[in-house]
Amino acid sequence: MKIINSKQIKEWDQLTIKHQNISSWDLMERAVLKLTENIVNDIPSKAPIIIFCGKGNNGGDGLGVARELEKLGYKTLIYILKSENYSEDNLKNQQLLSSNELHFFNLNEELQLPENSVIIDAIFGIGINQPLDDDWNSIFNQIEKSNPTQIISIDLPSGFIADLPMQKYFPCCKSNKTYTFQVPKLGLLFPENQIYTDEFILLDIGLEQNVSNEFETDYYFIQKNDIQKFLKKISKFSHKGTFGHTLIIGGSLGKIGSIVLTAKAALKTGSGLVTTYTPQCGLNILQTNLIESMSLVDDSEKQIEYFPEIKIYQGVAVGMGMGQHPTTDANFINWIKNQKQPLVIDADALNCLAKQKDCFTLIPQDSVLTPHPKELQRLIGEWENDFEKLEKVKKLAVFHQLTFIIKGFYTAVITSDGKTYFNSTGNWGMATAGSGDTLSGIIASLIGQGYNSSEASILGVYLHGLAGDFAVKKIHPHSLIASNISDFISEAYFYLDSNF
Ligand SMILES: NC(=O)C1=CN([C@@H]2O[C@H](COP(=O)(O)OP(=O)(O)OC[C@H]3O[C@@H](n4cnc5c(N)ncnc54)[C@H](OP(=O)(O)O)[C@@H]3O)[C@@H](O)[C@H]2O)[C@@H](O)CC1
Ligand SMILES: Nc1ncnc2c1ncn2[C@@H]1O[C@H](COP(=O)(O)OP(=O)(O)O)[C@@H](O)[C@H]1O
Ligand SMILES: [K+]
Repeated sequence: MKIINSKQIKEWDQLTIKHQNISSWDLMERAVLKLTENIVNDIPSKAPIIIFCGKGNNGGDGLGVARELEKLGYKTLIYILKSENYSEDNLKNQQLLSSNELHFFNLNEELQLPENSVIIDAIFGIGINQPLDDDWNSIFNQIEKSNPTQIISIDLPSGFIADLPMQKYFPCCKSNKTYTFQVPKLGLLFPENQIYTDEFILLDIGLEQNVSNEFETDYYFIQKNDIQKFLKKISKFSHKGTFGHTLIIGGSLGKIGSIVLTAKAALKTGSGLVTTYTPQCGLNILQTNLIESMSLVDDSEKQIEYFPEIKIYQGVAVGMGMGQHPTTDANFINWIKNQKQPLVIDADALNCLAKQKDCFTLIPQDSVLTPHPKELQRLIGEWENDFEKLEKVKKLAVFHQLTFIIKGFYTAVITSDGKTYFNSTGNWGMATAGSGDTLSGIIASLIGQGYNSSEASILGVYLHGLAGDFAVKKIHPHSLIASNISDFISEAYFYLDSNF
């Protein structure tokens, strides 16, 4: 699914109106009904509801929801911004409510808000592209002080600018949940913006799919149907050679577990063969814990000192649990300089590279780098905000022909053609030791199975998160450990095979 900016969404609204031969009011009514259908599941029937409405179409949505909720027997209190220029559909919705139900407010007003209400925030949506005036803080503070049981935003938390960096001092109505129309808004996917809403839920209001090709973007949100499009068909004549031979290089004394996790993930993702390369201390652990994998060992007991020849392998991951012994570091750099085939580079291999000047010139083209935020910062330095972070990484990905995976919630895959794919699967239970090692094994395995680096990264990140989502249906997120993720890759594949 494409992620487009606010201006493009407005064009999409207009094109939908034209192509579907409907009015702007009809489209708003669709939005209102979808919103109401979902909101009623969020609120206990007796809960007092306060709906804050602005003067544009976001406010129009709020007024429409008020009308529908009242029809269903909910008690609502409606506050609407005093204005001289309401949008047409906003006014029409006002007229459908009796005037004594509407409380018009000014920004400097003391409102008498009942405590413990559900607040519906329909003041601003995608219609703003600059910060609200500071005067709005008084309204948002009063909302917060009224101790609402929950705040539900329509389309965006009011004051949130979807396509530009937010500053902490910009006034914004922070909410528990946001129902956003049709497509995710870019800013909602950034970790730095998690303070504005706890979650967003997509509402399909039937914008015309046939015209969505017209919108150019470098950003995508990856869901099941996107993944299904590029899953490879499997021939019944396949043999283990068809599914590639994956090599996992890493581990050091006390950190061999990371290699067990990576190798297990590679096997569970479908590698035909998996070989590990560790220091000697890894041999017994690997052969005892993962009998399906084969082990090669370095001459050294505690850390890798000589890196292996990799030409015979189709997928290679390096760095997990590798440590940063000076000999390992120096020999890794000498080794990687001479490699030609794409690598999945993780953990200490990234830390080692980060110590080198112009480190990206040392990496073979089409490699995949999988940094968590701290590793990324070591590699590219500081960033002002998440927009700038993405731009910095995009430039590097294009210039050096690499794929970067910035891990976290909504993990971002930035490919060598400058596109960014945000992942939609995964949960906080996966914030556990070794979860990233598992991801590296999955991606190396997919490269070994013939996916290119971008496809393997997008699919790998999605599968990893999906396996984690299946895992937390059976295991509490607090108790989820990294090896559980691999145990549920099979469920993830079953889900991708299915058509529901
Ligand atoms: N058919 C459709 O299109 C559908 C649209 N839908 C809904 O419409 C929403 C978009 O509606 P919208 O375009 O009216 O914008 P909205 O967010 O209500 O705000 C506009 C108001 O804000 C004002 N304003 C702007 N900047 C400001 C600032 N910095 N500080 C203060 N004020 C500022 C601006 O004032 P102006 O500058 O024009 O005087 C204007 O009055 C969208 O998010 C979705 O909820 C759905 O119903 C689906 C169908
Ligand atoms: N809150 C979260 N939601 C979804 N996925 C998460 C969350 N926290 C971590 N993850 C995932 O878990 C993995 C953690 O990777 P990493 O930090 O490298 O772990 P480790 O180094 O312990 O293996 C990443 O794939 C990341 O996307
Ligand atoms: K809103």
